[in-house]
Amino acid sequence: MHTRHMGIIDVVDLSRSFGGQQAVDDLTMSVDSESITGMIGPNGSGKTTTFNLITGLLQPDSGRVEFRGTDITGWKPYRIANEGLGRTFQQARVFDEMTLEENLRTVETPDDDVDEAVDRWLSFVELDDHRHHYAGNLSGGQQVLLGIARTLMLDPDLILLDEPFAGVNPGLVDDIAALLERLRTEEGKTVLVVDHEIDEISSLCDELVVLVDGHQLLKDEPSVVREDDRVRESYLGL
Ligand SMILES: Nc1ncnc2c1ncn2[C@@H]1O[C@H](COP(=O)(O)OP(=O)(O)OP(=O)(O)O)[C@@H](O)[C@H]1O
Repeated sequence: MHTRHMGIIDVVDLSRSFGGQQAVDDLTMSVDSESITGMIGPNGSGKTTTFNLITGLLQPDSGRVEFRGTDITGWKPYRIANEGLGRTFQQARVFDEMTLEENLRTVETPDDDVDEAVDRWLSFVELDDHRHHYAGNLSGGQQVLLGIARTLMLDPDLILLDEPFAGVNPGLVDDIAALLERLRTEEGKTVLVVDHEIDEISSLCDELVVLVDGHQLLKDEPSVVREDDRVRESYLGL
């Protein structure tokens, strides 16, 4: 029996070190279904390692990850993806020499109708005008959108985004933020987004998880997090 709060994802007592470096340190955190949750923290606080542990790219030294109550610790990445947990990477993983449409077709969608899935997600990210263009010719921000569309081809219930706003011009930052909001409201998806700029994601997120030294310092609404003394001192340098 679970007595604690159960989210769509529950990370419990998770740890992982690299040599002597404790990258994730007894981390317990959860993400509510159909929320947009931000994960912030200074460089090296364990954000990417946490994503890699959740998505099966890395194995933990101890602890577990539950997705909708199912223990997925130790599962292969493809099996976790098929279960409904998708992610993007810090560097958008797109094939420069392929058109946008071809990029989407490389993803094995669970959708019976591949053409329909391609149309649906290309138009969802508003890149249908570029369907036959090479991905290598897109701007950095458009490549982020294409990376999100590729992840959406898997029709995940939870999507993890690793710094989608990094290096993106300000106009597209707003477009990407609006897209994430639509993923929640129109598609009922849950979003967990990493950023190291608290300002960039405060207005977008319902809650922020603050990671410091591989563990959760606090999790609360952005307005509360911004006023927290520990965050102001240790992270914002205020
Ligand atoms: N493959 C690895 N080998 C050795 N050390 C690693 C490896 N991956 C991460 N680390 C170390 O673990 C710690 C956490 O790194 P991680 O990339 O998870 O942090 P982060 O919060 O995502 O940082 P950033 O904001 O810079 O992306 C860092 O000290 C990092 O050097």
